[in-house]
Amino acid sequence: MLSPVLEAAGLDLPGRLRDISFAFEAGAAVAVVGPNGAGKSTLLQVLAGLLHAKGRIRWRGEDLPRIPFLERGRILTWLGQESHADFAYPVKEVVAQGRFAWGDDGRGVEEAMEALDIRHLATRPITELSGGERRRVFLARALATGAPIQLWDEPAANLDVRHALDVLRLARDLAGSGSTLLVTLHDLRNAYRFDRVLVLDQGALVGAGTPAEILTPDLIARVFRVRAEPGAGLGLELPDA
Ligand SMILES: Nc1ncnc2c1ncn2[C@@H]1O[C@H](COP(=O)(O)OP(=O)(O)OP(=O)(O)O)[C@@H](O)[C@H]1O
Repeated sequence: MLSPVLEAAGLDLPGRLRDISFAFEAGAAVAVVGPNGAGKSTLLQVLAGLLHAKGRIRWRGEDLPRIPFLERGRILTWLGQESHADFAYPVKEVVAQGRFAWGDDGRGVEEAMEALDIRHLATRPITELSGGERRRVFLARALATGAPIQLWDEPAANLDVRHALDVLRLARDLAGSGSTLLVTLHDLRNAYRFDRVLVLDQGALVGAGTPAEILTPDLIARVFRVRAEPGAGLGLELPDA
């Protein structure tokens, strides 16, 4: 078995997370699912070092919170759930902020804008974009970091169906090149595009494994209070998939 690069042990934050442990290897694409208030955003914020919780987080065996700030900025990036922008920076500058931990070297900025289909917006002030366009700018900034741990909180929120599928494919491609991704999702059907799924409920981890193992009708009924009907609904794919 491959050795884990990202390990969490006993993460605990009163009222928000209860004794969460997991370990993922390089190249794992992980969907984090659960009902509203289950703790998904909290978990990503704790991993990103934005919230302090009891327990340990390790990156390649080292205590992640003890790694100096700039070095950590090269290891992980976090995309928050909100896409609000306070300042009217041009889009390209916002994407380039992703290179802060690398001395603002500008590497990968064009490629990230291409991957998120925002090149045509490069000179527009971010405050004058639509919600979905802003989302893609912030995703491009996360991508531009080149960080091997990508923590994305509802990346596809506000995105049209084509751009949402692009983002899910991007997640797969990043995992294919060795990044480890934790991505929160609400549409359980999209969880099947990931290697692994973590199911949170009321702050606790109630399922961890492959989507096929974990997302059983029984678990879905218990956690989400809906009936799962395999094969039902509209299957959407990119045209070349
Ligand atoms: N700033 C905060 N201070 C205290 N408690 C909070 C704060 N933000 C969220 N919570 C609580 O922590 C718990 C987990 O919230 P969290 O935002 O992590 O859930 P989530 O699974 O991401 O939900 P959603 O699907 O609605 O985004 C909830 O009970 C919530 O009320």
